[in-house]
Order: sequence, then C-alpha cells, then structure tokens
Amino acid sequence: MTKSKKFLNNIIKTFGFSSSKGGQNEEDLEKIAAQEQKVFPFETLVAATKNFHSTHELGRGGFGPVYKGKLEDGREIAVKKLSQSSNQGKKEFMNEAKLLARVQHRNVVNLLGYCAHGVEKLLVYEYVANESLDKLLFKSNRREELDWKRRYDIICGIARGLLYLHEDSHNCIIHRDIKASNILLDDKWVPKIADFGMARLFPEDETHVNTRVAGTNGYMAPEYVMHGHLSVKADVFSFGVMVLELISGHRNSSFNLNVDAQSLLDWAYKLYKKGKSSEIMDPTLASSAVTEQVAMCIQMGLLCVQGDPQLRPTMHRVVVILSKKPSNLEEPTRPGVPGSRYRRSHRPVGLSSTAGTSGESNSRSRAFDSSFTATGTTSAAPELDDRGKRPAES
Ligand SMILES: Nc1ncnc2c1ncn2[C@@H]1O[C@H](COP(=O)(O)OP(=O)(O)OP(=O)(O)O)[C@@H](O)[C@H]1O
Repeated sequence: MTKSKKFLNNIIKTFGFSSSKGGQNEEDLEKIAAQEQKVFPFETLVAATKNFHSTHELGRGGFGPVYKGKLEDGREIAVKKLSQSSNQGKKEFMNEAKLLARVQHRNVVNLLGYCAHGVEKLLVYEYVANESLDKLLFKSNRREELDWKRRYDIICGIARGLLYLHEDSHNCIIHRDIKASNILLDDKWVPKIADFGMARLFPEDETHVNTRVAGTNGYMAPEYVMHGHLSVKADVFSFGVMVLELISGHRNSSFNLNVDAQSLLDWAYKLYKKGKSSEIMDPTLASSAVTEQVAMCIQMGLLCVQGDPQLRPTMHRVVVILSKKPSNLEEPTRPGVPGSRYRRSHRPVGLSSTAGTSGESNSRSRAFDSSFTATGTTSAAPELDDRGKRPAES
C-alpha cells in the first residue's frame, strides 16, 4: 500500500469515515504521499502548543479552539482541536479532514496531518501568519496594509484556489462557506482558502445530492438559501460578495451606510448603473488604486453576485478575466439578495429559466436538489447560530 493511501485509510479509520464511492485516484494519492509525517503523536502537539495554553489560542471556530504551535524542527503549525461537546462539529471536522487530504494547492490551506488520542481529535495545518482576511479588513487598524496591489493579488489567488476546487482537483468540491474569515493570508499575503467543514464533494458521476442549506449570512446565494439549489455558482456568488467587500472595505452582512441601498451589493449596483461605481472604493485605496483594474473588479464582482446563477461566470471565466487587461465585460444584471428570491425580469432572451440547471455540459455546473424547502421567506430557513451561520446537514 502506498504511503498516501495509508494516510487516507488511516484518516478514515481514525475518524470513522465511510469509504468513498468510486475508489481513490492513485495519482492524487501519490501527491498526498509527497507530504511526510501525516500522523502526529499527541505528545508532539502538546509540546508544540505548550499544552494547549490559552496564550497559544489563535481563535475559536465552529469546531472549537485553534492553537498556534512550533514543532521541534522549527515549523510553525496551527492545531484545530475538536471540542468534545459538539456533535455537529464532529461531522464537519471529519468532512474537513477528508476533503483536505485530497487537495493541494497554493491557495488552499495545507493540512499537514492529524492526531487522534482517546477522545481528542486534532487536525494540524501549516500556520498562516497574517491571520484571516476579515480580521485585517474589518477588525483591525491594519487595513491600510492592504493596498490595491495586495487586494488585487488576493482576489486573483482566491479565484485560482476556487477554480482548483471546482474544476482541477480530482473531484469537484463546492466550498459552501466562502467568506472573508475563511481566507487566511500568509506572510507574503498569499491567500489560502480554509475551513472546509461545510464543503461538499461531488463525484463526477453524481447528479443529485440532498443537502441542507449551510453557510454564512450575507454570503449565501439566493437560489441556495431559498430552494437549496447547490452548484458551483453558489461559491461564485460568495466570491463576488467578498470581492466587493475587499474593494469597499464594508462588510455585506452589516452594511449600514446612510445611503439609498439595502446592501453592499445593491449600493454597488446602483452606483454602477449611474457610472459611478468607483465611489464604493475604500478611501484608503486612493493612492494605490489602479483605476481601470478597480472598475473591472467591481464589474466582475457584480457579475458574480447576479441574482440568476446561470448568468454568473464560472471561476474559470473569472480567472481568465483577471488574467487579461481590462476589456469589455458584459453588463451585470441586478444582484441577488442573499436569502431572497432572485428576480427573473432581467433574464436575457434565450436563457433557460430554471435556476441552477444550466445547459452546460460540464456536470460540475449542475445544480443539486435539497431536502430543505424554503417557503419564500428567509424566516423559513434554519436558525442562524451566533456566528451568523446556518448549521450543516444533520
Ligand atoms: N492555519 C491557520 N493559521 C493561522 N491561523 C489559523 C489557521 N487556521 C485557523 N486559524 C485561526 O483560528 C481561528 C478559528 O478558525 P476556524 O477555522 O476554526 O474558525 P472560523 O473560520 O473563524 O469560524 P467558523 O468555524 O465559524 O467558520 C480563526 O480566527 C483563524 O484566523
């Protein structure tokens, strides 16, 4: 048995995963094998984190606390410790381990290994030094460090990471919880997509998965919230929200500028229609902004958050747009309101009217029905937890 297969099997055995359909791709597993040292002895993690000392705590997420640690060889790590009380967390935790064991990309956080010690379950990641994008953008006085070049590079990096998840990894992975707090920045400001607790793996040959709505308020695509239609376009929507947040410095979920707009998306769209989209730009970008690029990114962001998922570009298209000089892009239609029905009145003639069931031949673009049925108002959806999150499927 190859080292990598052993690693995956070990994870499955340790955390009690059922084996996946269709078997594993040997080549992918070889890549995983390239990483050494997958199983961490508990004592190593105790020593690295000074016995999980509170001063080493980086933060706390849905699973429980995350600690910073240093291995004997000098490598810095982040250790995610599953809180023993959380059943919900356990499921997401396993999901994260299983999915991350399959992916390796510069813009996706690297899982170094895992540890199971009695009831303790821990995941070990590369330490990402600059913390999460939301802390930098919304919660610190360090926002000015994010000049335009950095923000543009972050947008491009996240786009490449998402493209990899959607199209280039062995299976199509829909992250489902793309948001600023799930983007970690390393010491060179390279963005890493993190937190795969909500992510869904879609084998090529599967067309349907019954899923419950899970995600974070302010980022979730309307067709997903209202009808449970899950496709890669839900991630594209969340990506678009994040692009507009990065450019404006405003959080969509708590948008409260004294302007005639209900949300950041609405505000950006209204200004765009008046030819004044640059007014949404964070004033701290004034000296570093490349006007044409900013305008292009706003337009691209608006294309991503369009109410109709079929009109949103794929991540492949987004990456192409970003790699070219600003050129003519199509006109965005009205943005979707996260948590409400999208309007169909702006649909161009000739496009099918069924949300998320585009005629694209790529099975990755297909939508997935949900066991969650909304009744037309957001109040029908499951309650949000204290972090603005909907629970994952039970
Ligand atoms: N690899 C890492 N390197 C550095 N910091 C990390 C790393 N992973 C997580 N963190 C930090 O640990 C904290 C908790 O992360 P975690 O992914 O568990 O939850 P979250 O994304 O903040 O919340 P939620 O689970 O609700 O999405 C975050 O503040 C994040 O900045």
